[in-house]
Formats: sequence, structure tokens, C-alpha cells
Amino acid sequence: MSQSILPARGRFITFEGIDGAGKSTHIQFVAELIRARGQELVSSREPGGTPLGEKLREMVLHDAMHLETEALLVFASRREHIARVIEPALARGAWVISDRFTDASFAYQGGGRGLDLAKLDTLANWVHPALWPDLTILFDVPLDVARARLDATRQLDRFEQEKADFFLATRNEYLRRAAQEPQRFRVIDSTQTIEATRAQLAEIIGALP
Ligand SMILES: Nc1ncnc2c1ncn2[C@@H]1O[C@H](COP(=O)(O)OP(=O)(O)O)[C@@H](O)[C@H]1O
Ligand SMILES: Cc1cn([C@H]2C[C@H](O)[C@@H](COP(=O)(O)OP(=O)(O)O)O2)c(=O)[nH]c1=O
Repeated sequence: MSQSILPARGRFITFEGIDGAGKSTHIQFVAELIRARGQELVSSREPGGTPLGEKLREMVLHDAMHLETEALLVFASRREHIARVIEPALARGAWVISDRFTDASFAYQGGGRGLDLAKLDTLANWVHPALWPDLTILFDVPLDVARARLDATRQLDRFEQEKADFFLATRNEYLRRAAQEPQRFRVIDSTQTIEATRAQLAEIIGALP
């Protein structure tokens, strides 16, 4: 009798940080490192990652709404993303990198907006009871550095227009979560040069089994 052999499950890696921390600058570099290992790679983002998720992203980034509506919409986008992109890819052995995931909901909706963290726990346990990233890379910078980088480059969305105390609380919640789960998080000092960050990322990805 022939026995089917399931492919080894892929790895799930997420990127986090306050706006302007330098996340987008480095994601393509990490994607290339992973492809160089010969892995199939799916590169995605949240909110978004699916056609419906991208519509939800537009709303979340540009329309004013109640903070609980905002939380529900980012988790609605996530539910779709997990079902249509993340789980199928991991199941066939591909690696998945996502520009943000649930830690962003804790940091922005919880830390930044002040939504009860217990409600976010409930949503996370509902939407992905058994799925967490294998690795989360947190790009950390002080607010003034992030703000200077943002001002230099782009049209600001609804989050990027928030005040300093919002980002202070967002950054603190990211750091609190990183301290709570040191085995999942790698915190990168994103005030260092792009080259130094790349070297650190190469080390982190190279060390993955
Ligand atoms: N280590 C760094 N040193 C100096 N500038 C950086 C660094 N990392 C990113 N930047 C610049 O800061 C700006 C914002 O970076 P970006 O990657 O878009 O941030 P994020 O995706 O975290 O919001 C970009 O213009 C980028 O070139
Ligand atoms: C995934 C997620 C993102 N966000 C916010 C954080 C960011 O400000 C925004 C997404 O923007 P971001 O990922 O920074 O994209 P860009 O680099 O194109 O600006 O959405 C939440 O508030 N909650 C979430 O759960």
C-alpha cells in the first residue's frame, strides 16, 4: 500500500514596528535571503493580502470609525488572509512572510487606541487559535527617528497622522510583547544603518533551521 508523505510545514515570519521604523525597506531583502535558501516564498501584508482584505485595508487606513470597528475589520482581513493565503502556503511547505500580523492589533488598537487587551485576546483566540508566527522581527526606533523618516517620504494615512503619545503607547506595547515572548521575537535596533540591519537580518534568517 502506498503511503502519502506530507510536505514539512513552512515557516511563518512577520515584520512589525511603528510607522517609519524601516520595516518596508528590509522586507524585500529578507524575501531574497529566504529564496536563496531554495524555499518557495509567499510575501504578503496586513491589513490586506487578499482581494477582500485589500478593500478592508483601504477602509481601515482612510475612513474614520469606532475603535472596535477598526479592531473587527483588521481581524476580518486576517481571517481571510489566513484561510486563503497563509494556511494553504504553510501546508504545502512554502514559507510565508507578512508585513504585520496580530501583534500590530495589540500595538495599535490596544496600545495606541487603548482597546481592552482582553478583547484582542478573544479575537486572536477566535480567528487563529493555533497559529502564531514562528518568528517576529520587530524594527524598533524612538518616535522622533520614525517621525523624521515619515515626514521625509510620504503622504500620511490615518495612523501615520496620529500624535506622539499614540506612537509611544504603540511602541511600548510592541516592546512589552517582545519581552513576554523572547523566543518568538527578534528586536532590531532600527536606528543603526541599513547595512548593519541587513547584516543582522542575514544572521537571523541564516540561523533558522
Ligand atoms: N536604518 C535606516 N537608516 C536611515 N533611513 C532609513 C533606515 N531604514 C529606513 N530608512 C528610511 O526611512 C523611511 C521609512 O522607512 P520604511 O521602511 O518605509 O518604514 P516603515 O515601512 O517601517 O513605515 C524610508 O525613506 C527609508 O529609506
Ligand atoms: C495589521 C494591522 C495594521 N494596522 C495599521 C498599522 C499601520 O499604520 C497600517 C498599515 O500600514 P503599514 O503596514 O505601515 O503600510 P505602509 O508602509 O504602506 O504605510 O495599519 C493596525 O492598526 N492594526 C493591525 O492589526
